[in-house]
Amino acid sequence: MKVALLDELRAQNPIVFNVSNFVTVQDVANGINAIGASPIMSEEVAEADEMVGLAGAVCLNLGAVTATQVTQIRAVGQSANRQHRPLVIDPVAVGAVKYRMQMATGLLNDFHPDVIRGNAGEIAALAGVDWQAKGIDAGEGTGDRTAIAKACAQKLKCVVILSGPTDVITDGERAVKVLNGTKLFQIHVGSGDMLSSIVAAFCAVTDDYFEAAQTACLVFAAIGQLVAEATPNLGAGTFIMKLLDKLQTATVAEIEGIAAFE
Ligand SMILES: Nc1ncnc2c1ncn2[C@@H]1O[C@H](COP(=O)(O)OP(=O)(O)OP(=O)(O)O)[C@@H](O)[C@H]1O
Ligand SMILES: Cc1ncsc1CCO
Ligand SMILES: [Mg+2]
Repeated sequence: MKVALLDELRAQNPIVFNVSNFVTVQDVANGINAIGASPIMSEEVAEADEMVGLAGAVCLNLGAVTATQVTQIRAVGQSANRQHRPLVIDPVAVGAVKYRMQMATGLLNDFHPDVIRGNAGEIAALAGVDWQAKGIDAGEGTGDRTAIAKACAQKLKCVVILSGPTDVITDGERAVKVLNGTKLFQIHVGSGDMLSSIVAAFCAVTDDYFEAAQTACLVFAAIGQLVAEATPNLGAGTFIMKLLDKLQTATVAEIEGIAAFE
């Protein structure tokens, strides 16, 4: 685990190109900006190649996608592969909606992601494992989360992050668990979307995407935990404000001070 990558990210200030969903786009932009990278968003297929070309990494969020946007997402994913930009996918609610599963499966045949970040319901669905996903949320399941994440990583040949109370990060062989976090993440819609784009930001500053994924999960979860511990009884509204503040100011030493992983 290389928490010092956070300083590298802040020094390089990489551009992260996101195709976000309309629900959480501003959280994603502000989260990337606060941590020290530079967000740019686009929904226009005509500028796909140019956008990918100027970015250090690309994050595709499948959260609220129309047929027109699927065409653009396909073009962006293929362009990222062609231009050798790290590519992160957030497969929102593929475990809950058959249409989304078909759409995501089709896209994953058309381009190759370097990292997939989803909750248990989403990663189980991609792995082909039974799980009761609930809309955008992880839902209920009893399977071994590390085994499910590994199965997904082996099937899709990429790094997989299965996030939740514990984040599991795997390349299909090795697996690391990040134990930090706070339940407050669950009452902010878009915590997962922010994490996915922050994973992309870390992928922009190292070629080791397994390392980038682990570090992003640790940094994000630990910063949430620092915020929660600093103010007891924090509510949903103030949590996101304080989370953005702490994404901006948290130091490597502070994060290393509470880092819990195995
Ligand atoms: N109960 C919890 N305790 C601690 N941390 C949590 C908990 N639930 C989620 N997290 C953290 O919240 C962040 C987002 O992960 P989560 O699995 O909730 O994403 P998600 O389900 O895709 O969210 P959304 O789609 O609503 O944005 C991760 O950093 C994860 O570690
Ligand atoms: C609530 C919601 N619906 C589609 S996307 C989204 C935000 C979480 O990704
Ligand atoms: Mg999500």
